[in-house]
Amino acid sequence: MSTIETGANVRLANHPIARTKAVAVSPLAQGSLIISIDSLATVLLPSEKGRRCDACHTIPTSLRKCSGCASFYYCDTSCQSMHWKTFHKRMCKHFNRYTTSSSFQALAAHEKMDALLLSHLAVLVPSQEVREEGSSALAVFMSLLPGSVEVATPPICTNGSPPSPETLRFLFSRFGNNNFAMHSHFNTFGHGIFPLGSRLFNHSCLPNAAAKYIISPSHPPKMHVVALRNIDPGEEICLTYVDPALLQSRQQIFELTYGFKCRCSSCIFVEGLGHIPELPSDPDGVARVVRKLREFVPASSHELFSKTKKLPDELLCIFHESFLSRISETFSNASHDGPYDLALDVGETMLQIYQLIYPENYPQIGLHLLEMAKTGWNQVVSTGSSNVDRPRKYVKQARQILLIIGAEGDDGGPLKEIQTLEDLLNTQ
Ligand SMILES: C[S@@+](CC[C@H](N)C(=O)[O-])C[C@H]1O[C@@H](n2cnc3c(N)ncnc32)[C@H](O)[C@@H]1O
Repeated sequence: MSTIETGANVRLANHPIARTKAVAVSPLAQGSLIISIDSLATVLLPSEKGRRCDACHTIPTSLRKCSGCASFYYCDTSCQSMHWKTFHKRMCKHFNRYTTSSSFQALAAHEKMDALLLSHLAVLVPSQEVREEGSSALAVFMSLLPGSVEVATPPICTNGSPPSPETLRFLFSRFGNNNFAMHSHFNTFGHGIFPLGSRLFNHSCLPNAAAKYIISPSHPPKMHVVALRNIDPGEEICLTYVDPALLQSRQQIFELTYGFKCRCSSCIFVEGLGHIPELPSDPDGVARVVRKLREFVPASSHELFSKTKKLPDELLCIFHESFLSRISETFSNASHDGPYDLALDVGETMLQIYQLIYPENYPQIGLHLLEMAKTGWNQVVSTGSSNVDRPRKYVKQARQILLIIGAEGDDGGPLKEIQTLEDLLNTQ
């Protein structure tokens, strides 16, 4: 544990169940960068191949194709040579035979991603031995906890001298509960191994930090972990491993994939609710629930889970996962094609639920506020109204929240959209 370099803001402390936890060394201000973490290996989703550089993952105006395999693309010679030296020279000649092999083709889409990532990791392993000491990214990866269930090791792309089957099994057993989906503007574009991120951060459904991905030409991607709120010295810093909105299914995911039972205040609260009914099917019943929810404001996840505010029985159904998916669908359809009144009404209900289930400043709340602002603007345009108070209110709140996590991935994105919308609103 002492050999792991954790940076200036974080130290590792013992955890009774999770082995260790990351704790803040000094006060960390909301929006501050807690730690910047190098990737060990990353691969693009098939849909992003040929669009992004396979080394740095930026989207350049043109890409150069590897003349050997014609399956890898780079923004320039510096990315190509960086990727060649680290990974590709040991894979290039065999890559097409590997991806067209029946054993690779038989894999499901997510298994193919794992197999490609494992192939990249395997070329980094220097010998048949498994080394767990030292502070290199590979040594940190070797020191990770294994997942709770053993999954058959997928075939890898090999140059003829692969690590032993035991070493491959050892590496692969750390995949399911440790690797990350990399995103740009909150949309996944690839999968990556960021060993220090895995070694440091435990899960909470009410995280005080979030990971974002930094991509820049000629550099391997990095993970930045940012404080979502002020964090006190000694406080554990957590990320969320799954969307906290998966209120019923998340506990099963933790147990099956990660091998733990989440005991955060949100999970204890949901467990204490007992049987959660579905939303009434009749429109009057739905209207009653929505009215009751409106009266429940202002309540936050913090007030609810710390039991400062009691949930009325009529609102139990809002903690049924199906409620949020039902109203999200209505919102998404109506916010694009109208009726905008309906979209804004349903969107308010969604916002309230987000505030009850997500922690303060969670990016999903900011993204939803931006969608509400755009819907409000569509309504102004479609009715010819000159009153822009509503979209102005939402866009301001969206900016406040999304500025905390800041820009991630490609240029543009939600912060740019906010600026464009604010410019439009200022012309009114
Ligand atoms: C990415 S690692 C987190 C770092 C880990 N604590 C370590 O010492 O390497 C994920 C593993 O940590 C443990 N873990 C993470 N969050 C937990 C939590 N909230 N409660 C219990 N165990 C947790 C589980 O074993 C999980 O598979």
